[in-house]
Amino acid sequence: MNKSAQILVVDDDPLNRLVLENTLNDDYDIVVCGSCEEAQSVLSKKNVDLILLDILMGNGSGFELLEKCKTCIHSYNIPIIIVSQSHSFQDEAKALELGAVDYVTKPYSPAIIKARVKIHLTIKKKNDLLGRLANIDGLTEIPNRRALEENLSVLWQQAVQSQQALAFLLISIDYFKSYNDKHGYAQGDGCLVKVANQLEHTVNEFGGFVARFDGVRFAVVLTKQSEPQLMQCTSALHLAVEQLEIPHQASPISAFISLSIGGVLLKDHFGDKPSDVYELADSALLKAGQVQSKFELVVR
Ligand SMILES: Nc1nc2c(ncn2[C@@H]2O[C@H](COP(=O)(O)OP(=O)(O)OP(=O)(O)O)[C@@H](O)[C@H]2O)c(=O)[nH]1
Repeated sequence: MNKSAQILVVDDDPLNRLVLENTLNDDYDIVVCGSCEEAQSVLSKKNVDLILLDILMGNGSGFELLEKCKTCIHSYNIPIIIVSQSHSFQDEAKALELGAVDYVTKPYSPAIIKARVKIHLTIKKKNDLLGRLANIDGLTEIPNRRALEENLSVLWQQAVQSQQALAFLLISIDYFKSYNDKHGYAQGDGCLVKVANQLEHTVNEFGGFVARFDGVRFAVVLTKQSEPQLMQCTSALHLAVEQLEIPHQASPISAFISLSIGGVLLKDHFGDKPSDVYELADSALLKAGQVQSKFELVVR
Protein backbone atom coordinates (compact mmCIF):
# COMPACT_ATOMS: atom_id res chain seq x y z
CA MET A 1 0.00 0.00 0.00
CA ASN A 2 1.22 3.51 -0.81
CA LYS A 3 1.52 5.23 2.59
CA SER A 4 0.52 8.85 2.60
CA ALA A 5 3.04 10.37 5.01
CA GLN A 6 6.17 9.71 7.04
CA ILE A 7 5.83 9.99 10.81
CA LEU A 8 8.66 10.14 13.32
CA VAL A 9 7.96 8.71 16.79
CA VAL A 10 10.38 9.85 19.52
CA ASP A 11 9.99 8.11 22.88
CA ASP A 12 12.57 6.47 25.16
CA ASP A 13 10.14 3.75 26.26
CA PRO A 14 10.23 0.81 23.79
CA LEU A 15 6.68 -0.23 24.68
CA ASN A 16 5.29 3.25 23.97
CA ARG A 17 7.13 3.28 20.64
CA LEU A 18 5.67 -0.10 19.73
CA VAL A 19 2.11 0.93 20.63
CA LEU A 20 2.32 4.12 18.54
CA GLU A 21 3.92 2.25 15.66
CA ASN A 22 1.18 -0.39 15.69
CA THR A 23 -1.51 2.29 15.93
CA LEU A 24 -0.33 4.17 12.84
CA ASN A 25 1.52 1.57 10.79
CA ASP A 26 -1.37 0.74 8.46
CA ASP A 27 -1.68 4.27 7.10
CA TYR A 28 1.78 5.84 7.44
CA ASP A 29 5.49 5.12 7.18
CA ILE A 30 6.74 5.11 10.76
CA VAL A 31 10.29 5.81 11.88
CA VAL A 32 10.93 5.25 15.60
CA CYS A 33 13.69 6.79 17.72
CA GLY A 34 14.58 6.25 21.37
CA SER A 35 16.49 9.50 21.86
CA CYS A 36 16.55 13.13 20.77
CA GLU A 37 20.01 12.71 19.16
CA GLU A 38 18.74 9.82 17.06
CA ALA A 39 15.70 11.87 16.08
CA GLN A 40 17.87 14.81 14.98
CA SER A 41 19.94 12.50 12.82
CA VAL A 42 16.75 11.14 11.17
CA LEU A 43 15.45 14.68 10.62
CA SER A 44 18.66 15.67 8.83
CA LYS A 45 18.32 12.75 6.39
CA LYS A 46 14.62 12.08 5.87
CA ASN A 47 11.55 14.07 4.87
CA VAL A 48 9.33 13.85 7.92
CA ASP A 49 5.69 15.03 7.73
CA LEU A 50 4.79 14.88 11.43
CA ILE A 51 6.48 14.10 14.76
CA LEU A 52 4.99 12.38 17.80
CA LEU A 53 7.23 13.41 20.68
CA ASP A 54 7.48 12.38 24.32
CA ILE A 55 8.71 15.30 26.42
CA LEU A 56 9.77 13.53 29.59
CA MET A 57 12.56 11.29 28.40
CA GLY A 58 15.29 10.03 30.69
CA ASN A 59 18.02 10.58 28.12
CA GLY A 60 17.30 14.19 27.14
CA SER A 61 14.36 16.52 27.24
CA GLY A 62 11.79 16.41 24.48
CA PHE A 63 11.33 20.16 25.08
CA GLU A 64 14.85 20.71 23.77
CA LEU A 65 14.14 18.78 20.60
CA LEU A 66 10.85 20.63 20.19
CA GLU A 67 12.62 23.98 20.49
CA LYS A 68 15.39 22.95 18.09
CA CYS A 69 12.89 21.76 15.48
CA LYS A 70 10.87 24.97 15.69
CA THR A 71 13.91 27.19 15.22
CA CYS A 72 15.48 25.22 12.37
CA ILE A 73 14.72 26.27 8.79
CA HIS A 74 14.45 22.61 7.69
CA SER A 75 12.02 21.44 10.37
CA TYR A 76 10.09 24.46 11.65
CA ASN A 77 7.01 23.60 9.61
CA ILE A 78 6.77 19.94 10.71
CA PRO A 79 3.77 19.59 13.05
CA ILE A 80 4.78 18.14 16.42
CA ILE A 81 2.24 16.39 18.63
CA ILE A 82 3.37 15.84 22.21
CA VAL A 83 2.44 12.46 23.67
CA SER A 84 3.22 12.70 27.36
CA GLN A 85 2.75 11.10 30.71
CA SER A 86 2.69 14.55 32.27
CA HIS A 87 -0.78 15.91 33.05
CA SER A 88 0.76 19.18 34.25
CA PHE A 89 -0.81 22.34 32.80
CA GLN A 90 2.63 24.01 32.88
CA ASP A 91 4.15 21.31 30.67
CA GLU A 92 1.21 21.48 28.27
CA ALA A 93 1.36 25.28 28.09
CA LYS A 94 5.15 25.24 27.62
CA ALA A 95 4.92 22.69 24.79
CA LEU A 96 2.24 24.68 22.98
CA GLU A 97 4.18 27.93 23.47
CA LEU A 98 7.28 26.30 22.01
CA GLY A 99 5.30 25.42 18.90
CA ALA A 100 3.72 21.99 19.42
CA VAL A 101 0.41 21.74 17.57
CA ASP A 102 -1.22 19.38 20.05
CA TYR A 103 -0.74 17.72 23.45
CA VAL A 104 -2.05 14.23 24.19
CA THR A 105 -1.69 12.63 27.62
CA LYS A 106 -1.02 8.96 28.32
CA PRO A 107 -2.92 6.70 28.52
CA TYR A 108 -4.55 7.67 25.23
CA SER A 109 -7.08 6.12 22.91
CA PRO A 110 -5.48 4.87 19.65
CA ALA A 111 -8.54 6.19 17.78
CA ILE A 112 -7.88 9.69 19.14
CA ILE A 113 -4.19 9.55 18.21
CA LYS A 114 -5.16 8.46 14.69
CA ALA A 115 -7.72 11.27 14.39
CA ARG A 116 -5.32 13.96 15.66
CA VAL A 117 -2.54 12.80 13.36
CA LYS A 118 -4.93 12.89 10.40
CA ILE A 119 -6.14 16.42 11.25
CA HIS A 120 -2.60 17.82 11.58
CA LEU A 121 -1.40 16.14 8.39
CA THR A 122 -4.36 17.63 6.51
CA ILE A 123 -3.59 21.10 7.89
CA LYS A 124 0.09 20.69 6.95
CA LYS A 125 -0.81 19.66 3.40
CA LYS A 126 -2.99 22.78 3.04
CA ASN A 127 -0.30 25.02 4.54
CA ASP A 128 2.33 23.57 2.20
CA LEU A 129 0.07 24.19 -0.78
CA LEU A 130 -0.64 27.77 0.34
CA GLY A 131 3.10 28.33 0.81
CA ARG A 132 3.77 27.11 -2.72
CA LEU A 133 0.92 29.12 -4.24
CA ALA A 134 2.05 32.27 -2.45
CA ASN A 135 5.37 32.05 -4.28
CA ILE A 136 4.19 31.05 -7.74
CA ASP A 137 2.98 33.37 -10.48
CA GLY A 138 -0.60 32.44 -11.37
CA LEU A 139 -0.19 32.76 -15.15
CA THR A 140 3.29 31.48 -15.94
CA GLU A 141 3.70 29.18 -12.92
CA ILE A 142 7.28 30.30 -12.39
CA PRO A 143 8.30 31.99 -9.09
CA ASN A 144 6.65 35.36 -8.49
CA ARG A 145 7.90 38.70 -7.19
CA ARG A 146 7.50 37.63 -3.56
CA ALA A 147 9.70 34.57 -4.18
CA LEU A 148 12.21 36.76 -6.01
CA GLU A 149 12.44 39.17 -3.10
CA GLU A 150 13.00 36.37 -0.59
CA ASN A 151 15.61 34.71 -2.77
CA LEU A 152 17.39 37.92 -3.71
CA SER A 153 17.58 38.96 -0.06
CA VAL A 154 19.30 35.69 0.94
CA LEU A 155 21.68 35.66 -2.05
CA TRP A 156 22.52 39.37 -1.66
CA GLN A 157 23.45 38.88 2.01
CA GLN A 158 25.60 35.87 1.13
CA ALA A 159 27.32 37.85 -1.65
CA VAL A 160 28.01 40.79 0.67
CA GLN A 161 29.48 38.50 3.33
CA SER A 162 31.62 36.46 0.95
CA GLN A 163 32.38 39.42 -1.39
CA GLN A 164 31.47 37.24 -4.36
CA ALA A 165 29.82 38.81 -7.39
CA LEU A 166 26.06 38.78 -7.77
CA ALA A 167 24.24 39.43 -11.03
CA PHE A 168 20.68 40.66 -11.52
CA LEU A 169 18.97 40.75 -14.91
CA LEU A 170 15.73 42.47 -15.82
CA ILE A 171 14.26 41.04 -19.01
CA SER A 172 11.44 42.49 -21.06
CA ILE A 173 9.60 41.23 -24.13
CA ASP A 174 9.93 43.83 -26.89
CA TYR A 175 6.84 45.66 -28.15
CA PHE A 176 4.44 43.57 -26.15
CA LYS A 177 1.69 46.18 -26.14
CA SER A 178 1.69 45.99 -29.95
CA TYR A 179 1.73 42.18 -29.70
CA ASN A 180 -1.42 42.24 -27.57
CA ASP A 181 -3.06 44.77 -29.90
CA LYS A 182 -2.24 42.70 -32.97
CA HIS A 183 -2.63 39.11 -31.72
CA GLY A 184 -5.07 39.55 -28.82
CA TYR A 185 -4.60 39.46 -25.03
CA ALA A 186 -5.26 35.71 -24.75
CA GLN A 187 -2.47 34.97 -27.22
CA GLY A 188 -0.36 37.43 -25.27
CA ASP A 189 -0.92 35.32 -22.16
CA GLY A 190 0.10 32.18 -24.04
CA CYS A 191 3.23 33.93 -25.29
CA LEU A 192 4.18 34.97 -21.73
CA VAL A 193 3.82 31.36 -20.56
CA LYS A 194 6.06 30.05 -23.36
CA VAL A 195 8.70 32.73 -22.80
CA ALA A 196 8.66 32.16 -19.03
CA ASN A 197 9.17 28.41 -19.45
CA GLN A 198 11.99 28.94 -21.91
CA LEU A 199 13.69 31.45 -19.62
CA GLU A 200 13.35 29.13 -16.65
CA HIS A 201 14.82 26.22 -18.59
CA THR A 202 17.79 28.30 -19.78
CA VAL A 203 18.44 30.00 -16.43
CA ASN A 204 18.41 26.59 -14.71
CA GLU A 205 21.27 25.52 -16.97
CA PHE A 206 23.27 28.44 -15.60
CA GLY A 207 22.34 27.62 -12.01
CA GLY A 208 20.33 30.83 -11.60
CA PHE A 209 16.91 31.79 -10.33
CA VAL A 210 14.17 33.30 -12.50
CA ALA A 211 10.90 34.96 -11.52
CA ARG A 212 8.16 37.04 -13.12
CA PHE A 213 8.98 40.58 -12.01
CA ASP A 214 5.86 42.36 -13.26
CA GLY A 215 3.66 42.44 -16.41
CA VAL A 216 6.01 41.42 -19.21
CA ARG A 217 9.23 41.64 -17.26
CA PHE A 218 11.20 38.78 -15.76
CA ALA A 219 14.06 38.87 -13.27
CA VAL A 220 17.07 36.59 -13.03
CA VAL A 221 19.53 36.27 -10.15
CA LEU A 222 22.91 34.60 -10.69
CA THR A 223 25.65 34.13 -8.13
CA LYS A 224 29.47 34.11 -8.50
CA GLN A 225 29.36 35.64 -11.96
CA SER A 226 32.09 37.15 -14.11
CA GLU A 227 31.32 39.49 -17.01
CA PRO A 228 32.05 36.84 -19.70
CA GLN A 229 29.84 34.30 -17.91
CA LEU A 230 27.05 36.83 -17.74
CA MET A 231 27.40 37.66 -21.45
CA GLN A 232 27.20 33.94 -22.20
CA CYS A 233 24.03 33.63 -20.14
CA THR A 234 22.31 36.62 -21.72
CA SER A 235 23.22 35.39 -25.24
CA ALA A 236 21.72 32.01 -24.33
CA LEU A 237 18.53 33.73 -23.11
CA HIS A 238 18.20 35.80 -26.30
CA LEU A 239 18.78 32.70 -28.43
CA ALA A 240 16.40 30.48 -26.45
CA VAL A 241 13.51 32.91 -26.95
CA GLU A 242 14.39 33.52 -30.63
CA GLN A 243 14.27 29.75 -31.15
CA LEU A 244 10.69 29.65 -29.94
CA GLU A 245 9.88 31.50 -33.20
CA ILE A 246 6.70 33.07 -31.84
CA PRO A 247 5.49 35.32 -34.69
CA HIS A 248 5.22 39.02 -33.77
CA GLN A 249 3.58 40.73 -36.73
CA ALA A 250 3.66 44.17 -35.12
CA SER A 251 7.33 44.24 -34.11
CA PRO A 252 9.43 46.77 -36.03
CA ILE A 253 12.65 44.87 -35.21
CA SER A 254 11.96 41.16 -35.68
CA ALA A 255 9.50 38.72 -37.21
CA PHE A 256 9.46 36.87 -33.91
CA ILE A 257 9.17 37.67 -30.20
CA SER A 258 12.45 39.12 -28.91
CA LEU A 259 13.91 40.27 -25.60
CA SER A 260 15.75 43.24 -24.14
CA ILE A 261 17.93 42.61 -21.09
CA GLY A 262 19.21 45.08 -18.53
CA GLY A 263 21.89 43.65 -16.24
CA VAL A 264 23.61 44.66 -13.03
CA LEU A 265 26.81 42.97 -11.89
CA LEU A 266 27.63 43.72 -8.26
CA LYS A 267 31.35 43.11 -7.73
CA ASP A 268 32.64 45.72 -5.28
CA HIS A 269 29.68 47.93 -4.40
CA PHE A 270 26.71 45.90 -3.29
CA GLY A 271 24.50 48.84 -2.29
CA ASP A 272 22.57 49.35 0.92
CA LYS A 273 19.84 46.82 0.28
CA PRO A 274 19.01 44.09 -2.24
CA SER A 275 16.26 46.08 -3.98
CA ASP A 276 18.79 48.80 -4.97
CA VAL A 277 19.52 46.65 -8.03
CA TYR A 278 15.99 47.15 -9.37
CA GLU A 279 16.52 50.79 -10.28
CA LEU A 280 19.94 50.13 -11.82
CA ALA A 281 18.58 47.21 -13.84
CA ASP A 282 15.56 49.24 -14.93
CA SER A 283 17.79 52.02 -16.35
CA ALA A 284 19.99 49.40 -18.05
CA LEU A 285 16.88 47.77 -19.53
CA LEU A 286 15.72 51.12 -20.93
CA LYS A 287 19.08 51.54 -22.69
CA ALA A 288 19.09 47.89 -23.84
CA GLY A 289 15.86 48.55 -25.75
CA GLN A 290 17.71 51.15 -27.85
CA VAL A 291 20.85 49.21 -28.79
CA GLN A 292 21.30 46.48 -31.37
CA SER A 293 22.69 43.93 -28.92
CA LYS A 294 19.52 44.33 -26.79
CA PHE A 295 21.70 44.01 -23.70
CA GLU A 296 23.10 46.67 -21.42
CA LEU A 297 25.22 45.94 -18.37
CA VAL A 298 26.03 48.08 -15.35
CA VAL A 299 29.03 46.93 -13.30
CA ARG A 300 29.42 48.12 -9.71
N1 LIG B 1 -1.41 39.36 -22.43
C1 LIG B 1 -0.90 39.96 -21.36
N2 LIG B 1 -0.43 41.22 -21.44
C2 LIG B 1 0.10 41.80 -20.37
C3 LIG B 1 0.17 41.14 -19.12
N3 LIG B 1 0.76 41.98 -18.24
C4 LIG B 1 1.04 43.12 -18.90
N4 LIG B 1 0.63 43.01 -20.19
C5 LIG B 1 0.69 44.03 -21.24
O1 LIG B 1 2.01 44.16 -21.70
C6 LIG B 1 2.16 45.44 -22.27
C7 LIG B 1 3.51 45.97 -21.86
O2 LIG B 1 3.75 47.08 -22.58
P1 LIG B 1 4.88 48.13 -22.23
O3 LIG B 1 5.82 47.55 -21.25
O4 LIG B 1 4.25 49.41 -21.89
O5 LIG B 1 5.63 48.41 -23.52
P2 LIG B 1 5.96 47.61 -24.85
O6 LIG B 1 4.80 47.57 -25.77
O7 LIG B 1 6.53 46.26 -24.53
O8 LIG B 1 7.00 48.56 -25.47
P3 LIG B 1 8.58 48.58 -25.32
O9 LIG B 1 8.89 48.61 -23.86
O10 LIG B 1 8.98 49.85 -26.01
O11 LIG B 1 9.11 47.35 -25.99
C8 LIG B 1 1.02 46.31 -21.80
O12 LIG B 1 0.16 46.55 -22.86
C9 LIG B 1 0.30 45.41 -20.77
O13 LIG B 1 -1.10 45.55 -20.82
C10 LIG B 1 -0.35 39.83 -19.03
O14 LIG B 1 -0.32 39.16 -17.99
N5 LIG B 1 -0.87 39.28 -20.17
